Amino acid sequence: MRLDLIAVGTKPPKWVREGYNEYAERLGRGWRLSLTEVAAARSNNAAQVAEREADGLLRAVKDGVPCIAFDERGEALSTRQWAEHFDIWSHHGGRAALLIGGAGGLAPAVLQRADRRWSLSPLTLPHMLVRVLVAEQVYRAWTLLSGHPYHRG
Ligand SMILES: C[S@@+](CC[C@H](N)C(=O)[O-])C[C@H]1O[C@@H](n2cnc3c(N)ncnc32)[C@H](O)[C@@H]1O
Repeated sequence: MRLDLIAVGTKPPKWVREGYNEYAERLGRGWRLSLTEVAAARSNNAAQVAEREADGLLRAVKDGVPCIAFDERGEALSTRQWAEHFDIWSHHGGRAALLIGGAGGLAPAVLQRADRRWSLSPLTLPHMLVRVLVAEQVYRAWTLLSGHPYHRG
């Protein structure tokens, strides 16, 4: 299973790089989480920022690949539900894209392209922290599907 994490922001702080790598590198048995960083746009207008970043995000999504947009207003799924989706996609194409916006959020064009919107909580989280949380949940989902003892739920 290949998961393309496509995220706004090209200069993550050290703790984010380390946290992300910690989980991405633990994946095994044919699973890969690969990160594509999209440059953050600058403007005082949040909608304009999101629209400028949309092009870069959408260009990085491969055609025909299931696409999940992370959005605080999205569906709140359990880790087991994440794992069930990954399991289905791993048997149908073996690839999915996971999108994280920047300070201005995700533009309507990105949300329209997305097949699903997933929330991590109703809280607005900093986008760099979301990267680490997504990597941990992908790893947790993998452990669940592989019977690894990391996930005890
Ligand atoms: C600082 S947030 C953007 C907040 C923006 N004002 C909005 O309304 O979406 C940056 C990005 O992190 C992700 N994000 C932040 N909180 C989230 C949450 N609770 N669940 C899922 N994704 C979240 C989203 O991809 C969002 O575009």
